[in-house]
Amino acid sequence: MKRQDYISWDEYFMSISLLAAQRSKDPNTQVGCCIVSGKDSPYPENVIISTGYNGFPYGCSDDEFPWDRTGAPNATKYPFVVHSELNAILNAGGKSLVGAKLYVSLFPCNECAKAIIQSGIKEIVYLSNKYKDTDATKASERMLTSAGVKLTQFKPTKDKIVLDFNIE
Ligand SMILES: O=c1[nH]c(=O)n([C@H]2C[C@H](O)[C@@H](COP(=O)(O)O)O2)cc1CO
Ligand SMILES: [Zn+2]
Repeated sequence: MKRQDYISWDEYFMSISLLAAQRSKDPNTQVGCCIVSGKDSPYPENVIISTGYNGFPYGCSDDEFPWDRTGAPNATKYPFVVHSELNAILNAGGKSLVGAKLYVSLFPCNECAKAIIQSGIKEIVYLSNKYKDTDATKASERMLTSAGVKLTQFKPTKDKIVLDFNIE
């Protein structure tokens, strides 16, 4: 008989997003993203197309650019950091994202929403929505809803999935 305690597709792809987030050097918020094919994609369904996390652009050193949240505008991370969702879209390397699903650990901002819509992604599954009361999130939700992008908050049925390197 087959195993019964295997993880679901949603648990799998949200876990990949959280694992990608662990690569982030942001000391405050680590965001991870995983883009997978959907039923209307030009590939078989549930295939990982791309991943990404928030970080500075190529050539912009994590040790030279600021990770601060406050201070003069150009002394903070905000003008420089590439969001996880945009990194995942760009990391797809030109593969079609039409009909794809985007898993992300934090609800996308308005700038990422524009890129998500324009790339043809049709569904977003997010975990946290800790900035839901901000103008950026409200603008994002408005655009995504108008564009017909399905929005679903991932509701975990277990607290954690443990990765154990000590296998035989
Ligand atoms: O959608 C997003 N995707 C994403 O990668 N980020 C990144 C940018 C910053 O590095 C960090 C947010 O930083 P903070 O929570 O300290 O303001 O998360 C932020 C958002 C905003 O919702
Ligand atoms: Zn964003």
